[in-house]
Amino acid sequence: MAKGPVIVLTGTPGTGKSTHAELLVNESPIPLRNINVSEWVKERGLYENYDEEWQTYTIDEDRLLDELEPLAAEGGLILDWHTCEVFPERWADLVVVLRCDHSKLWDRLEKRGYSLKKIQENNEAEIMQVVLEEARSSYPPQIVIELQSETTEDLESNIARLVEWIKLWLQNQGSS
Ligand SMILES: Nc1ncnc2c1ncn2[C@@H]1O[C@H](COP(=O)(O)OP(=O)(O)O)[C@@H](O)[C@H]1O
Repeated sequence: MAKGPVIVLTGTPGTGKSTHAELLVNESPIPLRNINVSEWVKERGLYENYDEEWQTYTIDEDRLLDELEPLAAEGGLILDWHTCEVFPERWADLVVVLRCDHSKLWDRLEKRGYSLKKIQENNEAEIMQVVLEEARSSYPPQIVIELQSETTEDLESNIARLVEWIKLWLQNQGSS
């Protein structure tokens, strides 16, 4: 039996995935392993090349999935990434899509030192809800939830909801 659920935590860069993941790890009733997939890809060299113009890596998806597969099977995992369609549907117990007002997002990405081009690209993606659509077309609707991540209050209530969801997941595992 899986040690815990697999939570795919996604959203446009800057919406608050890392912030949520860190807090959720601290507050979860069971140990969760948090994988920041972008960092994981860099550390393990799971990319084919680096695109200077867009300042992004072209991911070697086959190798990435091979490396993550045993961890997903084990469970108790948060997968933090700005895209989610790559992961097999069977891995995910919950897909959380974080959302943020685009002008707020712009400020966050500017502070992060992103190029104007990258800020514009991400800002537009957030307005067009690209990640949400991707999640909805890749996973069953009942496991996809959209959460606002604009304020500290949002953050706190999101974490409280996720902690409750994990407790329920554990209860359901025990009774099945
Ligand atoms: N709900 C929130 N309320 C206030 N600030 C937030 C919230 N979520 C994220 N932030 C801030 O926005 C910035 C980007 O958050 P981060 O977690 O790094 O995003 P991501 O991992 O999605 O790229 C950080 O400075 C973080 O403190």
